[in-house]
Amino acid sequence: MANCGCKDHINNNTEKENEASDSLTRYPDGSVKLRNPHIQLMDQDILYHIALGSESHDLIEMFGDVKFVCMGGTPKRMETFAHYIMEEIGYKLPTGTTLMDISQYSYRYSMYKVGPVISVSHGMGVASIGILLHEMIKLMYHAKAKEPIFIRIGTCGGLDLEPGTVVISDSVVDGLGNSFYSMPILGKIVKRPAILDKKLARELKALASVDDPYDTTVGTTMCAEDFYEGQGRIDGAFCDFTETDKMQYLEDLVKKGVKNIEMESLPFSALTHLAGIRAAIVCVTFLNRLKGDQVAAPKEVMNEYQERPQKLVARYIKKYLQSKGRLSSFDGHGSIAVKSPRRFKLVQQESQTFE
Ligand SMILES: O=P(O)(O)O[C@@H]1C[C@H](O)[C@@H](CO)O1
Ligand SMILES: O=c1cc[nH]c(=O)[nH]1
Repeated sequence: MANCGCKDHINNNTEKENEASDSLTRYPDGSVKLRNPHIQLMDQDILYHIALGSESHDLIEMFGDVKFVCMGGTPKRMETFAHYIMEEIGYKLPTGTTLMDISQYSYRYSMYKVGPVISVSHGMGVASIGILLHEMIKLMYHAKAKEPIFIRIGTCGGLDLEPGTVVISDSVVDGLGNSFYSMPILGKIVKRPAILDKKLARELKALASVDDPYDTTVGTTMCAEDFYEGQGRIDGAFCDFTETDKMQYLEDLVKKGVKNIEMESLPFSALTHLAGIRAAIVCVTFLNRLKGDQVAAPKEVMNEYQERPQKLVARYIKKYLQSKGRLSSFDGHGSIAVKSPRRFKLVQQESQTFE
C-alpha cells in the first residue's frame, strides 16, 4: 500500500510494505532505482547545479564506488570534512595533487570525493537542499552506486541543551508538528513522510565516546522555513510576537521532545526515504534557544563545534570500511584530484560543456 504520509502509516509500515518499497527503489544489486520513468527515456540527464551530466561525464567510473554522501550547509565545512575524512581513512593523494571541487563551475554547490566518500555543500534551507537531493540521488542512480548512505553534517539551535551538544535526529517535524514534507506540485499539496533510519541513528549514537568533552543526544529535530520568525526569534527585521509568546512556543517544543531547530531536515529525510536511501542527520548546537536568539559564540569556538558532528560521522565511516576490510586499501584510486590549482582550472574549463 502506498504510504500516504499520515502518522499511522508512517509508523506502522509492515515488513511486506517495506519489501515492496525496497523493490521500487533498489535494483537487486543494491543500486538506486529512480521512481521516475522519464529519466530512462532521456538522451542525457544534465545535473545542472552540480556541473555533471550523464553523457558529458563517465559517472559510473567517477562515482560508482560511492558509499557515503555527506552534506552540510557551507562549502568551507564540506571542504574541511573532505580533508579530514581523507586523513581519517588513511587516503593519500598522489604527490603534487589536491582535492578538486567537482562542482566548482556550477557556482552553486561545492563537491569533493575522497575514495567512497562524497562531501558536498547544500546551501541554506529547504529549497536549496531539495534541488541538491534530486541531483545527488540521480547521480547515485547514473553511477550505479550500491546502497549509498546519506548523512547531513549540520549546525542548529539547541533547545535546553548546552551549546556544542551534538544532536542525532531520530525524527523530524515542521513548525506545526507534522512529520511530513509538504510541497505544492501541479497545484496540489503533496505530503511525503519525513523518515530517518533509526538504526543508523542508534549506530551513530553508539560511537559517541564518554571521553568526548560534550554530550551527544538523540531526539526530534524541527525543520523551520526560516532562520528568524520561523524559528521563533525576536531579533529578525520583523517580529509580531512577544518574548513570552516565543518562550511558550519553545518550551512546548521541549515538552514534545524537540531537541534542535535547523532548516533542511524535512526534505533531507523525506526525499532520501522516498528514494530508499538510508539517511541520518548529525548537527551541533550553536546556542541554547531557551537562553537567547543571537549566535554570538566566537569564530574559533564555532569552528571547533562544527568539527564535532564530523568526528562522529568519521568514526562511523571508518568503522564501516574497517568491517569491509577496506580501511587501508586506498592507493590513490577513487578520489578526484587535480595536479595544481592552475592546471586544474585549465582542465576544468576545457571539459566544461555547460555552466
Ligand atoms: O548545515 P547548516 O549549518 O547550513 O545548517 C543550519 C540550517 C541553515 O542552513 C543554517 C542557518 O544558519 O544553518
Ligand atoms: O539557531 C540556529 C543555529 C543554526 N542554524 C539554525 O537553523 N538555527
